[in-house]
Amino acid sequence: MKEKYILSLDQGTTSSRAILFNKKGDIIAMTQKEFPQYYPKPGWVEHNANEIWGSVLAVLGELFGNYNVEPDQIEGIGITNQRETTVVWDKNTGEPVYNAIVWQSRQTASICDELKAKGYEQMVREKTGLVIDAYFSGTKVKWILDNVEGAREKAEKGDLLFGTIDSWLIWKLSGGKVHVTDYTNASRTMIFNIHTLTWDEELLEILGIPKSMLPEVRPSSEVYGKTATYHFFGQEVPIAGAAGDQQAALFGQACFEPGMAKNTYGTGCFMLMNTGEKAVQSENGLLTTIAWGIDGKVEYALEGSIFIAGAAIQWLRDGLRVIEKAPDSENLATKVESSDGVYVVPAFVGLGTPYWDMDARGAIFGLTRGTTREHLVRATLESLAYQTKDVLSAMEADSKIKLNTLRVDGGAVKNNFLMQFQSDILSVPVERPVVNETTALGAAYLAGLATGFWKDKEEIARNWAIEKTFAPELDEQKVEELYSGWKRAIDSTMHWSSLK
Ligand SMILES: Nc1ncnc2c1ncn2[C@@H]1O[C@H](COP(=O)(O)OP(=O)(O)O)[C@@H](O)[C@H]1O
Ligand SMILES: O=P(O)(O)OC[C@H](O)CO
Repeated sequence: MKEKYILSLDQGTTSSRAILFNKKGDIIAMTQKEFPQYYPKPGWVEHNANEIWGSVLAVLGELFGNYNVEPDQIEGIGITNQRETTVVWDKNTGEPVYNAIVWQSRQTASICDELKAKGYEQMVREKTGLVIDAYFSGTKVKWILDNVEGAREKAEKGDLLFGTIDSWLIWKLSGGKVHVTDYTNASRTMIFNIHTLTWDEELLEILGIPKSMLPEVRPSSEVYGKTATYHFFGQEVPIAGAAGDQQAALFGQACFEPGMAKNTYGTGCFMLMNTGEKAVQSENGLLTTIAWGIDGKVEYALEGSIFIAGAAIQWLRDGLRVIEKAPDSENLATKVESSDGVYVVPAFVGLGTPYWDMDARGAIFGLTRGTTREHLVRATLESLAYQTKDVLSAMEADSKIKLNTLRVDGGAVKNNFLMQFQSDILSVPVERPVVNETTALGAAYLAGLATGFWKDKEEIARNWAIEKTFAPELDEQKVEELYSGWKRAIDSTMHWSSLK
């Protein structure tokens, strides 16, 4: 009998991946494809939802084309996705009415300012666990309905559907039959009550979003439907799980107990701590979010969101052109002893946790005549670690838990310099697992639990293994000195685009 696998579709901010996992959680096959990013105005970021779908079809085609595996070996599909990114499409034609507005995009900042001026902050925090920020989907939907000609009328007639990328992909894969999302993705929309687990009538009313547009909210591990045979090489495969990529990574890192945390270094950087069945309200700028819905209950997490992490390395590559490939950054950074007092604050789309400043903008500080490309690259990598320290401090203050170790994953953790500096600046050991594709692995686990491929979380936790631990080496005084420079740099970038 042919071996069975679980297929994970990981739709990230800059690329889509298809990864096959076996029972041990090992990667059997993997394909990846980048897709275009659009920056129509400063601070705006958009994708073409059809291009996203095209990239998913392309990685699927390559998977079965390049590897010795047949579509009928797929027992189930798990979907994981860049969160918050908003698609509105016509349910009759299947065509999006506007580009997908990406989570990073700031085009709804003025809508958020109005909501704040009306005093909704406390209500939004209590119901959704979120702060009012252009990051989340609700204001993006409103923007599309307000700005695309005819969209509001069509939405009111019931012809338009809204979805985050999970919904869009499930709808497409099922041939337009299934319009659902999972609890984790719903918890990032700013229109979902994370305590009652329902779409919130008051927020929908405030943002003018018709309820008929919304997907049904379902657990993260459940068969939602099957693939349309014409999209899946003649097979009806169960679509059996979905979760936002950061929650999927928490699951893939087997952070099943309250107090366990992971940090993912992709385009952005996201630290999540499991808080179990308790939704902890932050007093330090963290978000309260749903970790997953499984086994008939939801569990929660505290989250620190950093908007620009690996994207800063892409900026070194594509914007400044000081490196050719992201991994070159490690070699350059280690050519100098230190960043020589240079700080890069990559607040390109404002700042998330703990500052929540939509108007902050990026800056470089401490340049001298002796500053070289190496210093600049090193300072950019260091900025990922400093931002993570800001988040960890908030996390420890809110949870009253001191982390003994930090589990890491994501594209940038291959960078050994970054991981060592991270451990140094946090004074906490950093653990890099053998399977670095934990986001995809988490989605596979959620799907495989629904189909019976894996028995339970205990079986999954046994699959997790460390590849390398980075232990802190810097003394406390040096850490203090470096970090105080970062704090001064951050202060100087705040409110930049709103200052006249
Ligand atoms: N060796 C490296 N050093 C630093 N950054 C890296 C390295 N390799 C990849 N990256 C960064 O990691 C990111 C890609 O990680 P990934 O987890 O695939 O992101 P996403 O899921 O957000 O698309 C890119 O932003 C890239 O710049
Ligand atoms: O594309 P990633 O992996 O950086 O993740 C994006 C996040 O889900 C945004 O909230």
